[in-house]
Amino acid sequence: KKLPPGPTALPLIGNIPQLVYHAWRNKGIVPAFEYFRKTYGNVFTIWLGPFPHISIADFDTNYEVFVKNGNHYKDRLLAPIFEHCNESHGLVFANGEIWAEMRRFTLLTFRNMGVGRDIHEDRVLEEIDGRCAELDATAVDGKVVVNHGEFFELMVGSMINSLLVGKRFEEHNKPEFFHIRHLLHELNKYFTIFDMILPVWILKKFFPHRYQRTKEGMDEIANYVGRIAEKRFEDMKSGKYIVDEENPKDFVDAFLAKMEKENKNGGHPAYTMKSLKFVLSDLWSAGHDTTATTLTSAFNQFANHPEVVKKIRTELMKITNNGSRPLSLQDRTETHYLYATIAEVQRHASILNVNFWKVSDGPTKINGYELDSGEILTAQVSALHANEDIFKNPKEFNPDRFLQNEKLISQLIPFGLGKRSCVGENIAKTNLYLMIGNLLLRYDIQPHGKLPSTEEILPYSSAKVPDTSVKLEFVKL
Ligand code: HEM
Repeated sequence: KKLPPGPTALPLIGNIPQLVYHAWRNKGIVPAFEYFRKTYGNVFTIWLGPFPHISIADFDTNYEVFVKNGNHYKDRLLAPIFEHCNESHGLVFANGEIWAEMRRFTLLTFRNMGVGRDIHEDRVLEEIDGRCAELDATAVDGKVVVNHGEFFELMVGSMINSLLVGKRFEEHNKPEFFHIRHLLHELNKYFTIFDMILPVWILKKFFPHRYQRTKEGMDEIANYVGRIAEKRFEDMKSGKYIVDEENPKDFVDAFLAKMEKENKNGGHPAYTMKSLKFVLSDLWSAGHDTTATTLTSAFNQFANHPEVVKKIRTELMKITNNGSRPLSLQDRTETHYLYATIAEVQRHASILNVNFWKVSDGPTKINGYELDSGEILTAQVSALHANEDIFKNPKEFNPDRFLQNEKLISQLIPFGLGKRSCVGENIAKTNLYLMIGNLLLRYDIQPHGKLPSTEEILPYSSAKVPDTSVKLEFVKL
């Protein structure tokens, strides 16, 4: 069988030695992928053990495969450990009819809750006001030293918690947030390419500590959000809580209303409390780290590139009448430079070093290669964003590249594409736009001592981690 080109694979271990060598030599997984791309072309095969994995690192082929022929690539290759922990439920680590129904329901619910429109904007602006008030209360001569990684995690976590279970994180419940945050950080340590491919029994037998930490972390996050939903369900049954079906206050309300309806009519089996628990925990984890990481990367870039901040601010001041009102989603068509900057931030931040793999469910053809059913492949988003044939001088932070070539923006796919693309894309875009824009309207960003690095901290991990070892100064304008 002919697969797209790649390094010569050894029996059983495949290309693992070459992957390790090139990752070590090029100082990271993404530069290793870039090496393979340059050597073998935009579509290349890496054998992880005895299984070939096909990476696609250009936009056109990805579009052809995952959008035009998307129906063949609905199934994700599930990392055994995560499938085991989520008991095949939820959105991220599940396939099949329950996943499909939950995805449809989630997208519809977000749309009904006004995501990307005014109602959602109010929620985000309320969150920004709340967090900035806390900062301002500790300012000395208009200046606050901010642990920006933590600040963005709290702001995003609070926003998502409010959207999902109706609760912001304020003084009284902040410890709950810090507990979840700690668990998420622990989980990140075990999110390597090897943890993702090892069968559960091997992890349990040979790496019991890794297995235990992953399982406990995932269970605890699911139980935290699950408990709130469970309590509301009990109150609903006893008549203490009434869900307004037409006007749900959060995701849990919308789900409970739908579950009641479906159960009455003997409807879809996906509407159970177990399903809700795992969908909530997936939305929480997938939505939190990704957005917070992107914001942290953005502000690390801003500290290193004051000229970019200056240009954004000039644009924003003009539109908001010298900052006399907050930046709103309605301003989106006027803020070309801010848009270009967010695109460049997302290109650099590309939060998944290794994107989730998909499995084809029928014979397909990619770039002239006839592939069997069951082939493993992915839009290798990070490699695509570092592809120097598309993005010249990819290491450079240069928002202007998107203004000089307006078509370039369509080559950027930070949220993936096709049937398994990000369900939180509109939430994330709203958050990034309003949070970055409104913070830069309020504060100037300065390094506190050493400049933060814009290199990633764990280049061998599956997910990117930005530098949070130094703090920033937010100086009130
Ligand atoms: C800057 C922020 C974000 C980025 C860069 C991002 C990126 C991604 C990417 C690359 C994927 C995988 C696509 C694939 O498999 O090809 C994904 C999936 C997903 N994202 Fe996001 N995401 C962000 C924010 C969010 C938010 C705010 C939420 C929810 C509140 C969310 C929920 C999800 C879920 C549930 C999936 C799995 C979807 C499925 O398999 O059907 N994400 N995201």
